[in-house]
Amino acid sequence: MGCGPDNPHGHHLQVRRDGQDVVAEHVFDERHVGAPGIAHGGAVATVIDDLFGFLLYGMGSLGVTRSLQMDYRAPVLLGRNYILRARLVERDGRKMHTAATVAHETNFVATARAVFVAVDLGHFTEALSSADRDRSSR
Ligand SMILES: CCCCCCCCCCCCCCCC(=O)SCCNC(=O)CCNC(=O)[C@H](O)C(C)(C)COP(=O)(O)OP(=O)(O)OC[C@H]1O[C@@H](n2cnc3c(N)ncnc32)[C@H](O)[C@@H]1OP(=O)(O)O
Repeated sequence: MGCGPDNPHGHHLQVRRDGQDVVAEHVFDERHVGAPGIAHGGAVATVIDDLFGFLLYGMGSLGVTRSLQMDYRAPVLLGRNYILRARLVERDGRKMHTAATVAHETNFVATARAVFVAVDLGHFTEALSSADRDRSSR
């Protein structure tokens, strides 16, 4: 949904490092519409969540979102280029506190905070096995 190339409804996010931060440019389009002309808040949360995923990946940590708090300060408009930026605020054991901004030029239209929790590979392989079992029992 966030960055993979195969999903035609995905955001195809392209992320780069900038010092300790990760940064992406993104344009929301009609696939992400909420109110007319405005990106759905869930779509904005999706790209921020994915950006945090890249941040952790760059740090060499496997982690999943435990909580995500969005602050929508102004409408995120379709067809406009936004700069997304994320950083690690603090690491506390398994918890990674992260923060992000969404900006157009010098205007911050959304900010976010999240808590990610480090997991091992088993978190993903067990979920995959359960999903496979559910599919084959249908
Ligand atoms: C085949 C393999 C492929 C692998 C390839 C991988 C690819 C990787 C792709 C990633 C792509 C990215 C995409 C975007 C990121 C998602 O979308 S992630 C998906 C959405 N998130 C989830 O599904 C997570 C679901 N939740 C869980 O699985 C479990 O709750 C968790 C997160 C693993 C934690 O469970 P737990 O291990 O039982 O931990 P728990 O004791 O409850 O809490 C851990 C710590 O966090 C604290 N905590 C809990 N909640 C909060 C909170 N709200 N605020 C603050 N602290 C909290 C606890 O107090 C505790 O603190 P300590 O006591 O350790 O100090």
